[in-house]
Amino acid sequence: MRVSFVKMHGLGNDFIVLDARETALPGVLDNAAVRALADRREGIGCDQLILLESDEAADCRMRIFNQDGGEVEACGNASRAVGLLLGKPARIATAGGIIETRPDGDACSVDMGVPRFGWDAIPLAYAMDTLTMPLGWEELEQPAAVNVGNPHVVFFVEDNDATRLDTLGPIIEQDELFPERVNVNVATVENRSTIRLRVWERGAGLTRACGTGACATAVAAMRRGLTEREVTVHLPGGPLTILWDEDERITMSGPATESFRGSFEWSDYA
Ligand SMILES: N[C@H](CCC[C@H](N)C(=O)O)C(=O)O
Repeated sequence: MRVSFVKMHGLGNDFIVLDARETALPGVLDNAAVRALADRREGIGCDQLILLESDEAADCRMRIFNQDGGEVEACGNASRAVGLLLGKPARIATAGGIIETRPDGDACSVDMGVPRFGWDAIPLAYAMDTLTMPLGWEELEQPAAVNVGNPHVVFFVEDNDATRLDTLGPIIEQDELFPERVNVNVATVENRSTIRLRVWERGAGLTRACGTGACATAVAAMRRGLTEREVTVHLPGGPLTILWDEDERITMSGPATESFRGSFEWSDYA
């Protein structure tokens, strides 16, 4: 049976979007099927695979699968892409909570909810201050940790372009301090309204952009008094605007793009 998909991206962080709201998939989308579809040599290729399902309490449910096949709680760039696909303001249920999208031309803003900072909410394996964690991995030390639906650790450095994120990213991602593993953010604060960010994503590696990483990094910088409450975060793929308002809610705004539409033979991948 052929299955249709929409290929989308947010600042180069790319997705295969499957819409199963009206018609269920012909089979189970298991870890192996996700890895096969996400593979950039043998499959269609993506950082994350997004599955839309109907939902009683929201306009739809968005399930998020990393390139390594693992299902996760949140994906900022995909939230904007799906917001654009839905074409009108929507409430989307995710494993990390309800998010609200508001498309505007080729951009979309997303209410990503309220971040959490407790060590057990990140989660960490044991209790510790999450604003300035008393530990490090070689030149990366004393990070902050934030949960924005998914877990993030944020390092602030003088020049994040000089950081060996391809080497240290996977080491930190898999460290036993993070029972759910972690997304690794390395940021340089350029001024009180501008941050440069590179991200090693849990289950996907180095990506061109990470929406939840931009949210987590902005909030960590604000908590440390490094920036104002609205900042532009410059990722390799482009900029996102992050606002952390007086109700503690995060709004992320930026572009999302539909690249092309296609279909595949389900039995080739599952
Ligand atoms: N790798 C992330 C999921 C995708 C996040 C990223 N693509 C974004 O835009 O937020 C995780 O395992 O939590």
